[in-house]
Amino acid sequence: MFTFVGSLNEIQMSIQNERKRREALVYHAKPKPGKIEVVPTKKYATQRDLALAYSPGVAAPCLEIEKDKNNSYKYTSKGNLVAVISNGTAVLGLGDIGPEASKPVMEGKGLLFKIFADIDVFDIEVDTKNVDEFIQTVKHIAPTFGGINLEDIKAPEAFEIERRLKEELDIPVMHDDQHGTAIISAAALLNAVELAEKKIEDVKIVVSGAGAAAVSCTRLYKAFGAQADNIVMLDSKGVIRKDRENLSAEKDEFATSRKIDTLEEAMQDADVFVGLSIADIVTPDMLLSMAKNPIVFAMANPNPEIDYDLAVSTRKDLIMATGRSDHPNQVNNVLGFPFIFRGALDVRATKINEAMKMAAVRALAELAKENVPEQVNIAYGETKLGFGREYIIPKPFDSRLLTKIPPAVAKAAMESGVAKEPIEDWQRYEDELYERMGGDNKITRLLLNRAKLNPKRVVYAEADHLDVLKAAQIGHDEGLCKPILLGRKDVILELMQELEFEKTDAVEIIDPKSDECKDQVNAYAEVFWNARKRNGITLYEAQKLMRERNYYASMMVNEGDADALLSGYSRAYPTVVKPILDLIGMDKGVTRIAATNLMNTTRGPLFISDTSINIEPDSEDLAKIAYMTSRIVKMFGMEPIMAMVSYANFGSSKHDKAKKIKRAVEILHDKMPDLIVDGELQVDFALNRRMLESKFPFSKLAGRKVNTLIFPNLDAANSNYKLIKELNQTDSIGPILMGLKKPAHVLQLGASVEEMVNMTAVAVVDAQEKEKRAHTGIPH
Ligand SMILES: NC(=O)C1=CN([C@@H]2O[C@H](COP(=O)(O)OP(=O)(O)OC[C@H]3O[C@@H](n4cnc5c(N)ncnc54)[C@H](OP(=O)(O)O)[C@@H]3O)[C@@H](O)[C@H]2O)C=CC1
Ligand SMILES: CC(=O)C(=O)O
Ligand SMILES: [Mg+2]
Repeated sequence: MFTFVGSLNEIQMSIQNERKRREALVYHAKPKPGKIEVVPTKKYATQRDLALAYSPGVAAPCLEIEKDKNNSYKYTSKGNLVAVISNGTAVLGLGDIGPEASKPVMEGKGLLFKIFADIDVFDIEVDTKNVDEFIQTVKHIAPTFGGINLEDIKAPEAFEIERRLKEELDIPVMHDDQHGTAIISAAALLNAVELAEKKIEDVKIVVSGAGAAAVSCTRLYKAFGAQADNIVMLDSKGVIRKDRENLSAEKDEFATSRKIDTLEEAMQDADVFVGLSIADIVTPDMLLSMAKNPIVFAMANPNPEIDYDLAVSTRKDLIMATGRSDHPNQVNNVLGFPFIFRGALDVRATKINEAMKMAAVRALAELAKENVPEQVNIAYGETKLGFGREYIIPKPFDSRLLTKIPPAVAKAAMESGVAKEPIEDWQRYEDELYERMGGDNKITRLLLNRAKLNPKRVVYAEADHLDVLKAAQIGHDEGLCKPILLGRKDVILELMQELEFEKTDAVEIIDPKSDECKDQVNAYAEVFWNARKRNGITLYEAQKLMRERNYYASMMVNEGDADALLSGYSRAYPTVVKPILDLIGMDKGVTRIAATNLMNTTRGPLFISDTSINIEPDSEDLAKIAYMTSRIVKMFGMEPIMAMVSYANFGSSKHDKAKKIKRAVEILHDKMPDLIVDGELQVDFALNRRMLESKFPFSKLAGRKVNTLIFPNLDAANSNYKLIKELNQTDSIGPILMGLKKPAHVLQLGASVEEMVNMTAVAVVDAQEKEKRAHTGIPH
């Protein structure tokens, strides 16, 4: 017979916990043990490479560094290498579990440094609890590194270790549990206090824990205005009172003169609870005894001082944060150390000082108030994150952290005189930061910036779909465009309310099927009928067509009531292309339209044509497609370097299919000799500079990096762009329609919000270009 100990719920929880434990073990063990590895950054394929990488070539940089140690930043990885060092005495909230047992956490920090800030890490676990020995060890290995991140070392030893290393080394040293945590929680606290409609100077703060993290956090709160008299700190023995004997200097700094002993007493009427101690020491009753709109940061890891669900179900007016990633408001130093070190390394700071920490706090707090990019909503499965009780601090997967926090830290380092290599060109620095996160975003950012310079009126023909409206909202909020929202007005208004999309004068809503719109429909119908009445269209038919959103939208663009149109999110491609072709039509001199897709690949931007329109183009068509694509590549600010691809290379096959490409190249070379285009070429030769140069040095493409591939037909182009997209998880902008008289772009069925925002920018820049050409008289 079975005896159940505990409720069914408890049993389920324990099964779940056991499952998570096993999952974590498998994650760490397979496919190979651990989480990080060393990857060479230079070529090593040939004997020549090895002679450069190692003896004899390596002697040259050695001797340069011997002459001047600063050269180690030039010739080695020192400048981007941080040591994550621990002795395992305060590992998360698990306590003194020893150096070996701390290694998974240190490797984890290494992983986070790399993925969030592109900083390389060696994790080092030191087997000593002796302060002097530990300091000596770090000092002896310091020449290897550009910075030292001390981790999970218990207080009070951690204070002395950090203080002395900062004094004795000339590279940035930071004890992450102290300052990383302090920076993040201070930013979160400033925002939480604002949301609770209180003032940092007035709030009564209870700090549970008096260790490395708690002491540094509380010091920083004071630097931002928290009053010493309003703070009560507790350690494992209870409230730290002034009359307690044998207090360490750090504990004495926060001792209270209040005659209280327990957490329960301290929590009465407190506004803020900060937990940097151990799990499950706060009870619901304690929460209930706190002041109105209480702020609770239960930051002990892995389990907080009070369970998140228990806390939020106890009080509705609570602003709650934990150190964990599985609940809203993760106040964890992961938001800090990668970006603080990035900024410090980039100006070769000799220290991480108070000014740099405070700059990071302000930048983080401000970032939480800005609009959240759609990628972040997607990463966290949210519809719309925004500043509020459940979003007081940015999320770790927010790529803006990398472009906002390091510059703030670097500037503060320069202003406070600790930067050895000051930054002069901030725009360039920001670009470099973007590039660290996959430079492929650069071209997208350029496009977005260009759109913002002269935003245009973009009509979204399917604005009564949530994602389309979201894209329009971002377009509007980011200053990319003035959106015209087409669709069922009641639905649009309801969705706008849901998205908190405010209707300003720059936003127009049009429902072509409504009575309100009847006169305009009739006016457009009249124009259309006049143009087509001799082609069998009746006025009645024209009126009927104009009530259809894609006809109406195309007519708006045609008549100059909108500058560009976007459609196709919910309808099949041909349904959308037809009205565009019927009404807007082709540009002067163009005999067929085509489409290109920009792929943000790891080797850089790559345009692929024709991905959507021409099923089996002939040589003439291919030449035209190539020419139109070259114009789009230029629109993106790049010089087109184009390969006409085939299964054959330069006459290697006499088949008609290869000859078709050869002929297209001849046409292009003949009619547009300045265009850098060549072929017929296989894709690998087109994309691999070395292969091309060694085999076909005569090619116009030799020595150049191809950024455009023109495929022989729709099968090949469409399949290839989708293959790249799916296999490499590559972002794609497009299909960008080419050859139309006015800007109209067709979205992919079910396109993501991000794709639609990018297409908004394409539409706006396309409109800007067409306007420019009209004014300068340059032929279309
Ligand atoms: N969310 C985040 O980003 C971070 C969270 N943390 C978490 O904070 C905690 C402390 O870390 P750290 O400061 O590095 O460790 P330390 O070992 O330096 O400090 C631990 C502190 O907790 C105190 N403590 C232990 N039991 C209790 C109790 N029952 N009531 C009140 N205080 C108690 C200890 O008291 P005593 O002095 O008497 O020993 C000590 O002051 C850990 O859980 C850690 O995971 C740490 C850094 C970052
Ligand atoms: C997050 C962290 O550094 C800690 O809990 O120790
Ligand atoms: Mg830690």
